[in-house]
Amino acid sequence: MSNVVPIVDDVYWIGVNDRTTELFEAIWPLPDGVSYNSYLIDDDEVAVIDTVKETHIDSYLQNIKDTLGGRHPDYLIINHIEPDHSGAIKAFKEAFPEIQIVGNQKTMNLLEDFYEIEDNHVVVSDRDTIDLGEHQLNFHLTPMVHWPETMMTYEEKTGTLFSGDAFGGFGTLDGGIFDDEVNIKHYESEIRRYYSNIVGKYSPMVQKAISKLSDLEIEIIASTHGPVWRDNPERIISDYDRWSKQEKEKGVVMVYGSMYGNTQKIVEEIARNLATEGIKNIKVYNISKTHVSHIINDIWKYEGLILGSCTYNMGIFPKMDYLLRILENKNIRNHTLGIFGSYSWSGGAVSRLEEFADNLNYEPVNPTVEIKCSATEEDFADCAELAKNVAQQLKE
Ligand SMILES: Cc1cc2nc3c(=O)[nH]c(=O)nc-3n(C[C@H](O)[C@H](O)[C@H](O)COP(=O)(O)O)c2cc1C
Repeated sequence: MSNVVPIVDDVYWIGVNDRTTELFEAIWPLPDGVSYNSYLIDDDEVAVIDTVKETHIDSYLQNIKDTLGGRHPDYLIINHIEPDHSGAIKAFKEAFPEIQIVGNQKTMNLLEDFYEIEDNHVVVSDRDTIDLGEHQLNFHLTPMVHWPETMMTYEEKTGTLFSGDAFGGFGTLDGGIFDDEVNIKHYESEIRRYYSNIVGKYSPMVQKAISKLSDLEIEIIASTHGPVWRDNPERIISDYDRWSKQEKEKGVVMVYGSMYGNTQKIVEEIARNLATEGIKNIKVYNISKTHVSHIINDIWKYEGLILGSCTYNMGIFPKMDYLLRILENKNIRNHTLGIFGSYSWSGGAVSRLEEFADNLNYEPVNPTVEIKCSATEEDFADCAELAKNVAQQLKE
């Protein structure tokens, strides 16, 4: 049985599915696994575009043999050298010692430092071309989407953009590999989770890349993870455009840290009041229960963000601090922010939330609700006021 899937004239998907790794980048959960997509163009000269994680080298090399028979690939194009795509390079080079490895200067530096591969380099600059026969490959440097060496390869004859990690998503390819072959709804959230978790920090560079690619006639987008977009490539470009502008949908994400339930009562009160104010999309997350990966996904999606925490050892609840640090690192923008917290003697949670707001230039919606030990009727009235004001701003 062959795992190779023809995409379009002489272009093949030769990727693999990873159904065993629990955490992507040792951080982000993979409940539905992930695919490492690699591609092969079978022309007078043969090009392979990106490889796979080293754990899958055997089935990967088998895919190449199944496609080429006894022939060998001539070029290996490295759009992105993060080890989930480059881990197989050493074994790949052992299997095909004459292979010419194509990348930009930054790729080559990393190739030497990671794998000590110093020969057969073909260094390309922005908009350079390699001619395979029928197919021409154009290279477009898109630095920091999301590593310094990231670039994209455009194949002229078929209009295929091999985009590296950009436009990719979590989730294995379970039989179908094209956007029109799978239930794309199943992948929607996993694609945005991938964006918000992995690429989102580099949104300004994504914007630059999108405008740089705007003069290409893109028929197919072939990323290194997730479905290949051949039916509606405009859809994923438009999603990336919105996400990288940090444009949001109507709705509120509430995230809280609570050990004994007093802070949770604040959450319930605010959530109920948001609902009575007409907010339909309300997502409440207990930071101790849901992995930050999924929470960040919804924070990237919705305009409203209400964060609250109990005080712990004079600071904020540690799991909430972890979320705040990630959000600060990702430079999240464009939210209507509300904050609340609890304490029993010194306080500490609310001041950290205020620092978070300051760091990201948010002006929290009034009032900030802070309870001592357990909420009073007055505190609940403040919750209603906060919900009303957040809802009001979302409607504007
Ligand atoms: C381990 C632990 C450490 C705490 N540290 C502080 C503290 O340093 N300062 C403070 O004001 N309250 C502190 N508190 C009290 C809680 O922040 C306070 O009781 C809060 O209302 C608990 O909210 P919860 O019921 O949602 O967990 C601590 C509580 C616990 C259990």
